[in-house]
Amino acid sequence: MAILEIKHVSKFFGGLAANSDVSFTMAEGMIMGLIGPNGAGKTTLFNCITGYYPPSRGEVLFKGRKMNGLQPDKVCKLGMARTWQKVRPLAKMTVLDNVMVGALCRTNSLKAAREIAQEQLQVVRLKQKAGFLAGGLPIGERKKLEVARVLATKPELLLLDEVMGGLNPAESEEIIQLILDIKRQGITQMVIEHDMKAIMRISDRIVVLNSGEKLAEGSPEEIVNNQAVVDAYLGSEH
Ligand SMILES: Nc1ncnc2c1ncn2[C@@H]1O[C@H](COP(=O)(O)OP(=O)(O)OP(=O)(O)O)[C@@H](O)[C@H]1O
Repeated sequence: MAILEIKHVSKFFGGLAANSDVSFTMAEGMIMGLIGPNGAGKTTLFNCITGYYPPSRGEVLFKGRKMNGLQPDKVCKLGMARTWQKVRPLAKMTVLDNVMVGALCRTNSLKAAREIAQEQLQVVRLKQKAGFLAGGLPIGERKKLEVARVLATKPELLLLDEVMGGLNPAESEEIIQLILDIKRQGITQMVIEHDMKAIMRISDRIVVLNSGEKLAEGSPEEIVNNQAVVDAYLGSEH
């Protein structure tokens, strides 16, 4: 069974269709790359999937259950979690406490939350920074903290919004390895990323959005050889 079904989703902001009749499904355990030029509607689709915005039309089914109108905290409890493009950790709290906030979605016990948080800091290789204030971390570590925080909610589906944005090549490579580790844990992932080489390496399939519409869907190889995709990125004169 598909873990996620997106059926004819549209999202309008006044006269602007940020998403227009978008449909695709995701099988359990896969990595789906979500790409498209700036303003294509990628983050809006994440917002519709995770309940941050109700879709104007269409529906989102997670594990067969209709998600429309569910509040983000409920969505998180059902097993879906997302990162934000602009990472804003709770700056005056420690790295460990930030991750515990995620874990408290699963447990009321502070002791259990601390254990979950420590495990996830180990997964993202940030354990040595557990006692540091989150606000003082450099960008590469903030991104890893964001991933640890969402992993602590014990998601079945993880939506990553440009976790490599602003990172240097070595930091990006660490994130790529982390995403592949998370896949090995059996967690399904949808990944928005502008770094084409990275997205081609990690994705099982890719959906391309352009001006709110789904322009193409296929394996990485099919996508790089798709003329409509090349035109959307480079302009048809190329
Ligand atoms: N809350 C909002 N109100 C009005 N317009 C919005 C809102 N959110 C997004 N938009 C518009 O919807 C369109 C799609 O934006 P979105 O952020 O989803 O694109 P994106 O593909 O994620 O872009 P980027 O790659 O630059 O992050 C844009 O034209 C944007 O200005």
